[in-house]
Amino acid sequence: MGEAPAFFVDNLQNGFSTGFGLKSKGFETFTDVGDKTFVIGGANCDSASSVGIQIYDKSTGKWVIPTVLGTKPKTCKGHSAILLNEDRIMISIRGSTLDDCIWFLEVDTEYVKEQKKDFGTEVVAWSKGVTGEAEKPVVISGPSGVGKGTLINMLMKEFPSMFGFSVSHTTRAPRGLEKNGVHYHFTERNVMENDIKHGKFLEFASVHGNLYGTSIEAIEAVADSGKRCILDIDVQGARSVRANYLDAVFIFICPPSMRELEERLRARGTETEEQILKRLRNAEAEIEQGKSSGIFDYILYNDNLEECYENLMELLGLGGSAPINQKPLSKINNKMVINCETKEVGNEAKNFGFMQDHTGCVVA
Ligand SMILES: Nc1nc2c(ncn2[C@@H]2O[C@H](COP(=O)(O)OP(=O)(O)O)[C@@H](O)[C@H]2O)c(=O)[nH]1
Ligand SMILES: Nc1ncnc2c1ncn2[C@@H]1O[C@H](COP(=O)(O)OP(=O)(O)O)[C@@H](O)[C@H]1O
Repeated sequence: MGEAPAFFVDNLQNGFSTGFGLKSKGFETFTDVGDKTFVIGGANCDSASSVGIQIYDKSTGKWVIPTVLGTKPKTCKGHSAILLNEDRIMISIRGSTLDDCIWFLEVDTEYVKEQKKDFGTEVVAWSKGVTGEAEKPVVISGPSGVGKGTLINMLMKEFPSMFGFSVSHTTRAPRGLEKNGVHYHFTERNVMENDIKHGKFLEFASVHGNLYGTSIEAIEAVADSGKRCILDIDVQGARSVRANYLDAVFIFICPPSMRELEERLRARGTETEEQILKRLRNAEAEIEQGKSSGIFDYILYNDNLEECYENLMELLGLGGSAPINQKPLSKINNKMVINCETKEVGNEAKNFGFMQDHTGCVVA
């Protein structure tokens, strides 16, 4: 991996004027990538909300403001920048907390190149340096309707260049807005069975009467893009992955109650009554296995969505509102159990943290 030093901000105390007439405060770094100079910092400093980016194109002599994807670092009281691999810039933010000081700005990665085509503009993408189990793939399981897809979408939206979704194969029919190749590879059962026979799948399982599986190609596609892989698979699939292959972070998402799960499934409106009943029947066994098996490292209760998302980010080393060790959690059967309470619910058990059910697991 090649490295090239960029300017350090403090060398620019007297400031300069950009093509947009923005007066520098000396908080910028300038990093050359090919014909372009990426000026990071400065422009948005007055708003104190995010670090600004401008690009000087030496071939045209023009300044460009790019489309900026991903969540940006908030502070800009000085940083340093180092070009990595000729396609991303590592930013080290001065005066930030340990889990908020390293960021990456993708400027010419495959992801950014694709996005440039879609947007028709210059594009850069932020991602946050992570701590802890940073590179491990993330396996997310939980009963139908618990919010797995919602949480994964939130992650992918906030960290577009960091996570890549492992697109599974399934024999179930597509739902309204689902796209082939994006949400699933929708496939015929005989084709999938044949591919399974030929060793093309890392794992597969029959779930709610349909076949689902993770192809080796799906995992490789994410790995090739240099992103962290997220798998949304059922408990059986998680068990196979744990047993056979991946050193991953295994997270089980639990509903606050069966009644709430049923309400979410019905409100989603994507299943027939018969399918809903089947999913609810299966949910009980899935929850039992999720909580009691040795598969999962973490059980995350998805009661309040925002809190659950914060906790998920925390688990993945992406920050969040408060360190996980300050949250209501307990360790049971070697699993961290994290409760994401609905604030407006005032029942006693919730206010006082946890109750244990007969399996020794936490119930909300
Ligand atoms: N084993 C396995 N399970 C999968 C795979 N893809 C999806 N699933 C699981 O299949 C179940 C049904 O998924 P889906 O039909 O999308 O319904 P939903 O859970 O209600 O959104 C969920 O538990 C998914 O986690 C896969 O590749 N392998
Ligand atoms: N914490 C939550 N509170 C209320 N509704 C939620 C919450 N999390 C998800 N939902 C909703 O529940 C429904 C099912 O979520 P979804 O992500 O499709 O579940 P899954 O992928 O696990 O089947 C969706 O309509 C979603 O908007």
